[in-house]
Formats: sequence, structure tokens, C-alpha cells
Amino acid sequence: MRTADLTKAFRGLVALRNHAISVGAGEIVGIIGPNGSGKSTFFNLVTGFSRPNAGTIEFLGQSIAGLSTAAIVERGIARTFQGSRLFGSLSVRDNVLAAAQLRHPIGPLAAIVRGARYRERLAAAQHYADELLELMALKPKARQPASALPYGDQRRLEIARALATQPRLLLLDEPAAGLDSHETRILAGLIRTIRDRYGIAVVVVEHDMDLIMTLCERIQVLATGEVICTGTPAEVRSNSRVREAYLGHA
Ligand SMILES: Nc1ncnc2c1ncn2[C@@H]1O[C@H](COP(=O)(O)OP(=O)(O)OP(=O)(O)O)[C@@H](O)[C@H]1O
Repeated sequence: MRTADLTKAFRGLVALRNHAISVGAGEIVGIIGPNGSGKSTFFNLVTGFSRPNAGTIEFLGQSIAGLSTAAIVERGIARTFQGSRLFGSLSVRDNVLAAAQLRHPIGPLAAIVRGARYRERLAAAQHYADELLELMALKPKARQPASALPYGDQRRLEIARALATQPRLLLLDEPAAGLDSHETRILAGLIRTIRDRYGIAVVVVEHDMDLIMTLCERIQVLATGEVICTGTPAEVRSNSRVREAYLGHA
């Protein structure tokens, strides 16, 4: 995924200005920045929740700027949100199966006829859902309603739902918010496993610096809508503009 000159303004307020980043296959990249620096705006632009005023977004060599959210999922980009978007009354497993439908819908006719192709696709979706639940340590809770899960489990279920769409790029919006340090360490391991097993590129927006610094190979820092630094964790740590943005002095 690659952005260039990406700009988004809301009634005169420039939330993101001339943004540029390039994320390669299988890379884990972090995006950090103080509140209101444009991190969610960036995710919203890449995933089709809002349209840029200017600039380009390319994914797998094609422009995706301005496409619908559904078209972007179809191209292979999935995201999680800061707040929960689970179907509380559906079972854990059905939450994952419902998400799988977003990318590979089984048409209404196929569902009525229930031919060999329908059964094959359903079996494959169920197999993959079970694999994801196993990976996220949710298999024993597969039949419980999602609303019955403890908070940490719900956050992992949201990642499983995003993975069910079989993305090539996964965007995680504050995945560690509300988790304790033990749960955060487990989460970091899971994100690495996801990358290693499926070769998915991951972009993480997060306020938890420990997670970002230990997990990400590259980090981009935003402040008031502008990129102030992109580099390795060590480069970001020692960058004077980053210190200024966070601490108010260099
Ligand atoms: N839909 C919107 N309408 C008007 N202003 C918006 C909208 N979305 C974002 N903004 C403004 O754009 C700026 C960047 O917001 P954004 O949510 O991208 O920041 P952020 O870095 O994700 O912040 P946080 O860490 O608090 O989630 C802020 O000033 C915000 O108030």
C-alpha cells in the first residue's frame, strides 16, 4: 500500500496533509501521534470510510482512493475499530462466519439451491473460521454469544473477524486499548504470528508505546495532520521533532 500527497480537510480543518507512506508485503508498521493528529483519518481514507480531497492511495498497484468500503474489502484490506463492532447476540463462530461473507458472499440463489459448490464454499469458510478461532485462543468459546466474552477476548474476536475476509493488509486501530500488560504481550505475539503465517502486512495505530516499539519494524509519527518522522523504532525514539510533539520540548 502506498499513499502520496494524501490530504483530507473537514470544513477548513486539515486533518491530514500531504501524507505519504509505503507499506510492503508482510511488513508491520506502526502509526503514532498525539490525539487529533490524523491517525484515524488515515485509516478512514484507506478503508473507504471517507474520501480524500487530494492525493493517491495505491494497493497492489491499483488506485483505491474513493472506492466504497465493500470494494476495498474485496481488494484485500481489512480493519478493526477503536470501539467494538461485534454482533453481540451471535455466537463467536458466527461472528467470524458473517465476516467471511463480506469478501466471498454466498449468493441467495446458491443458498436456496444448496448445491455442491455452496456446500464446498460453506465447508471451506467454516474450516477457516475454526482455524482463526484456534489461532486467537477462542475455540473453546466458539458457541458462546460474543457479548458474553470478556473484553480482551472480544478484541481478539474483532481481529479474527477482520482476518476472515482474507486480507493482504490488516489495519488495527488501537488494538491494545483497555488491555492489561499481559494481554498486550499476548496480542503482540498474535500479530506477529498473523504476519508470519499468512504473510499479511499490518499497520497498527496505537498509543501503547511499548507495543509499538517492540512490535513494529517501521514507525510513522503524525502531528497535527503532518508526517514528522518515518523510521525504525530507534530512529523515531531519537528524533527531536518526535520528542517535541510528545513532550513539548526537544
Ligand atoms: N468527521 C469529522 N468531522 C470533522 N472533523 C473531524 C472529523 N474526523 C476527524 N476530524 C478532526 O480531524 C483531526 C484529526 O482527527 P483524527 O481522528 O484523525 O485523529 P487521531 O490521531 O486518530 O486522534 P485520536 O488519537 O484521538 O484517535 C481532529 O482535529 C479531528 O477533530
